[in-house]
Amino acid sequence: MSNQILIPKLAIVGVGLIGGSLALALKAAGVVGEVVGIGRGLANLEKALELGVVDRITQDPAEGVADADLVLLATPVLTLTEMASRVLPHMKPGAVLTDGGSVKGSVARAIEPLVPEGVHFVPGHPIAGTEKSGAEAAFATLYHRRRCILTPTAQTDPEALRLVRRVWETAGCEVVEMDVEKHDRILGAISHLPHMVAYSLVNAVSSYDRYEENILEYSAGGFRDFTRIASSDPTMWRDIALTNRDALLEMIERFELSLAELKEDIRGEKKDRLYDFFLRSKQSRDAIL
Ligand SMILES: NC(=O)c1ccc[n+]([C@@H]2O[C@H](COP(=O)([O-])OP(=O)(O)OC[C@H]3O[C@@H](n4cnc5c(N)ncnc54)[C@H](O)[C@@H]3O)[C@@H](O)[C@H]2O)c1
Ligand SMILES: O=C(O)C(=O)C[C@]1(C(=O)O)C=C[C@@H](O)C=C1
Repeated sequence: MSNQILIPKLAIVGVGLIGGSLALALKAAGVVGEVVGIGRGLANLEKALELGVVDRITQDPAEGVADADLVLLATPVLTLTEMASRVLPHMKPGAVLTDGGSVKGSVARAIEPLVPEGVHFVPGHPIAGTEKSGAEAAFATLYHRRRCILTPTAQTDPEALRLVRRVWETAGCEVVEMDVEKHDRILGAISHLPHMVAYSLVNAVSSYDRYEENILEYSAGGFRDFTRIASSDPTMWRDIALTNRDALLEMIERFELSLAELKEDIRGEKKDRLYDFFLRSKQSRDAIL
């Protein structure tokens, strides 16, 4: 614990995988003083306290953020604006509000007008996660060697941006900055579409009972690897689908075209085209490993 304290008091609203893991990472780095966990459900908050994810818990957002230097909103995307409206009036001058929501355009547009004079807001999104939720799912190394995207706007205070950047870097992230539209377009493609496809695939296969053979029981590596993310929290993904609607619909349409091309080539027994389709995909996938 030789590091200097970067955040004397940190408040986490929604002590789940994302908020809890940031708290644990900053504690492990020795850069936080007190961590206050704020939430609705007492059972999850008590678990967070028992596991040492937070030092104190409260169900009262106003009381929880009083005197906090940094407040992280880590609840589902559609709740972020309401949570911001409940904490912002109680934050001290100079304090910084940030969030970890998976969609940035709608969140930044809704929260920025609520920010009072003297308090700062920095929209952010760590590109790291698992299919698990709640305080029990949190772990200190979640952000190691992952990216965190910050999406400052014209209103973002440079000092507040520097602080949030240091926080995520301390947690282990490489921090990159981009505008909210670019963020939502990129995440629509590399995160939101894959989740929609995984959820659809599981539903399509599990509802296929033409011969009543309990086919899911036979699922092996391919199905399991591909569909891990379909075990993710339904509320989180409902909110993402609704708030990144345009980027996601564009990507779903591209995916439909790709699947249609594949279907036609299988139907037409187009040997060379099929080989080329799989080869192009393999080369792109191999290049990111
Ligand atoms: N899971 C991921 O892979 C991942 C990755 C990056 C960002 N995110 C984003 O981070 C945020 C949190 O996700 P998570 O995976 O930590 O979820 P989580 O379910 O693990 O944690 C969310 C917490 O918020 C609480 N909560 C829910 N609704 C609330 C409300 N109305 N008021 C107060 N508390 C409420 C829940 O009880 C829970 O403790 C979401 O916005 C999500 O889009 C998730
Ligand atoms: O690894 C997983 O389980 C994830 O789904 C993490 C993942 C992703 O799609 O990569 C999911 C949502 C986020 O907002 C960021 C990261």
